[in-house]
Amino acid sequence: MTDSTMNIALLQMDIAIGEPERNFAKLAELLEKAAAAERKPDLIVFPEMWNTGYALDRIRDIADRDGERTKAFVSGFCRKHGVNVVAGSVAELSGEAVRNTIFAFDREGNEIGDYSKIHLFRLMDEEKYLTAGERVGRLDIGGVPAGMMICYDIRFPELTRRLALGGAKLLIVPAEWPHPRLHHWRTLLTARAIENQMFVVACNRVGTSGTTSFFGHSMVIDPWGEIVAEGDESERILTATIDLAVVDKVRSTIPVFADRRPELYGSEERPL
Ligand SMILES: O=C(O)CCC(=O)C(=O)O
Repeated sequence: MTDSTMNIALLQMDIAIGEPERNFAKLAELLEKAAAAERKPDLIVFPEMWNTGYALDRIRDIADRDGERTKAFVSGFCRKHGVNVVAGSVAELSGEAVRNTIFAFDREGNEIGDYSKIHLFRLMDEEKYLTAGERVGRLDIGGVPAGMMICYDIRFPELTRRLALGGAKLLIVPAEWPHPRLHHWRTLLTARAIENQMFVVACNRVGTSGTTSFFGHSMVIDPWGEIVAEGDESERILTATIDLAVVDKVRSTIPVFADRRPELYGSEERPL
């Protein structure tokens, strides 16, 4: 990270359903590749539920107990390569509950935040197997205030607005978003960026699980709604460099936050 710029790498990977061993091995390979890039990443982001995929009928048996394996693995990588990581999300077993949880780490390998998906996606039966999180996902990445959300969460504009009002300049979104809703994915992510005048960094998986196929199209979108980078449908590492100073420029050009009328429709500004 130099001045206000940040190099980002998104691991747009395929996920072997119900096979954590294969997924950890795949991730290790992609991470080493991402770290070896000429333009060294400041931040790496993984997709949603990358350890297990949606093997929900046996999720309790294969979920990562308290995220211990994920934490040890990712934190060691961060320390070795001096990079921040938002470790997608994993199926996490915590007591009796299984949550869809993001763990985030700084360049020294310290855990700097976590977030469990608060809106469970009924179309994929998440609510039958998973327990929803109970708080919003706030993060500080080397001094940059950021928010974390997972997949379906982007359909709830109030959540992004809450994070933006709490100071977030960057929104990070791991996902497993399938066909045929590419139009929704691109439109919702772009809208979240434009209406909140923030960067959106979204990492989606590719590949097929049963009859569901995932289209990738991971995206980095700037606060003006311009697409800085977008993946295709193949497994790849998508990279982008963003300049966070653009957030303040856009916010002062069209002062949406100053022009709000929360007394008429709620969404008060308050610390997270
Ligand atoms: O909202 C959608 O269309 C997709 C959401 C989803 O697949 C998820 O949250 O896992």
